[in-house]
Amino acid sequence: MAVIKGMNVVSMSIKKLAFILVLIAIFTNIILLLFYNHHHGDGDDANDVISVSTIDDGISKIASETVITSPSDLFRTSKQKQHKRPIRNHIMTMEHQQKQKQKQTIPQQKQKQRRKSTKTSSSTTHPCSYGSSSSNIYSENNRTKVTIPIKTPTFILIGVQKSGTTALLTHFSNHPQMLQTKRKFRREAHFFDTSWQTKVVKEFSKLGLKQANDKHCFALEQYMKLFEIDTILANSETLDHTTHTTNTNTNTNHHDEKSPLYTFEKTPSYFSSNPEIPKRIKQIVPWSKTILILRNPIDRLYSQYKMTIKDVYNLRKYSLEDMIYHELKAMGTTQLNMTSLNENQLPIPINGTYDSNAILSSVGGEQDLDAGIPIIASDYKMPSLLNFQNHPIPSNYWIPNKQQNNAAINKYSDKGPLGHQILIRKGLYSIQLKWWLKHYTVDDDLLIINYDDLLHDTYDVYLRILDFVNIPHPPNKLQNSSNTNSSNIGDTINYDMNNHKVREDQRKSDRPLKNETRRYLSEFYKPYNMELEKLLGPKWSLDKLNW
Ligand SMILES: Nc1ncnc2c1ncn2[C@@H]1O[C@H](COP(=O)(O)OS(=O)(=O)O)[C@@H](OP(=O)(O)O)[C@H]1O
Repeated sequence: MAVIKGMNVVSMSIKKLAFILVLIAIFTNIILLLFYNHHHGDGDDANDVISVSTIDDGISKIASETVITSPSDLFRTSKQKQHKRPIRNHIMTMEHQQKQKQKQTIPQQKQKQRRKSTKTSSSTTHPCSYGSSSSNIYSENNRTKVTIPIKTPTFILIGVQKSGTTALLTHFSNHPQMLQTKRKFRREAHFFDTSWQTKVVKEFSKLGLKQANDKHCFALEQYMKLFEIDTILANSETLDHTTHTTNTNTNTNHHDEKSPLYTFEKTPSYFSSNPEIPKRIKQIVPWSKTILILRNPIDRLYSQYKMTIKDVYNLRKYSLEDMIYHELKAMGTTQLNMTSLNENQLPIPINGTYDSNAILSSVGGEQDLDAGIPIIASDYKMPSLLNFQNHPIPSNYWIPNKQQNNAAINKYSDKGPLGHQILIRKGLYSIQLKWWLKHYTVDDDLLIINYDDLLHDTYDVYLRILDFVNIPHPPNKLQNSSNTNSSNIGDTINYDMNNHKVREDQRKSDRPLKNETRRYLSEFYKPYNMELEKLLGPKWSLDKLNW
């Protein structure tokens, strides 16, 4: 009996011990879990989990399984992540180092402001899945797979037209780490304006793409065709981000296999041609930074006028005043047809509709029979804007809403009534800048440069842009190279690479800008220029700009 009793006591003790051990195990697990969460859940902003759209369930799966550290991670399924890990790790390390560096230099106040920003900045989620081969597949289940090197293009020069962008292109093209893209696109891609309207949208309907995300992925795939993706990807295997090794060969374009490649495109019309463009660019390539150069709108307009009459022989018969007059008048009549505005609401006299006889009787001149457009008298003086009640033109004059007359929009939004590109409306910077500021933040993903700085020291501005987009400086100040000849860059370069100066002789014109016209334009642009200061701060006040 005593033996049995003894055995019972031992078995009870073993049970108690086992119970205590289980309790200890559970407790230890809880402690470990808490410790893990503390270290992995409360990282800096870069490590916060990004919420992801549920439309692409593949992507959602990644989001639910993975802590996403950058938008580019969204391009990769877990399987592909394994496959590409070495490159990604490398790039991630660089991004992390850059972020750390930035954090040390950006004042805390600014960092806080950035965190608060609700804009679609570099933390934008991207709907496309990341493919593992360089052949892009448009899959039947409506999901695009694209292989893109992260941050292609590195930056986009968005405008303004006639602000020295070609001179800058010359510098960038000669940077030893800038990928030399195909000639057809080297100068201006026009992907987000012309190609979008004429090709990409048509493809959407041909392929039956209805979901916004499917359209974005398809557009990304098309856009990437403009860049030499294979070369960039191949290069990214060996890239050395940490040391920024650069080629010491100043003869340029003999790219050192070991240094990273960067890409860019310049399309100066992006800034002004359509309010949808900033949104498109942000959605398709959220990692790309944008560069804008602002030039006195009067000089910009005059420069464009000179280019227009040089490029289009038929337009030589029109004076600058003709072009301004007809552009404003066409806008007015278009708007008059659509709304019940009266003539005093536009800064040009309007006699009802666009009637060329009425124009001739009010401003003098002759009828151009070819085009059916009157040429105004050479001594015609632009009126004083003080006679007009509602200057400036309201911002919704740019593109009327979709229910209204589309034919008129097409005719007058992108093109002027004489068949050339619009001139005067391209200088309404404050209206256009507001479109961009909805999606971009100045000094974060949008750098704005004053044209006068570029004119004063082009090379210095070039280096500022390189810093902004995190591209290392070239080893030596570049000299005239074989790359600056017209077959490579195009024939409109007015830039002397040796002296880093605009060639004055090429800037002369047989059609000087009349003082009265400059006065009219100065009055015309004043309210918009004043708006700029409100948007960009005192650095851009009219006193300082001297516009
Ligand atoms: N380095 C430098 N700095 C400042 N400005 C320069 C420079 N090089 C050229 N230019 C002048 O820029 C005008 C042409 O601008 P873009 O090249 O942007 O024209 S375009 O939009 O690509 O057609 C054109 O202006 P205008 O001479 O007033 O017509 C060029 O002379």
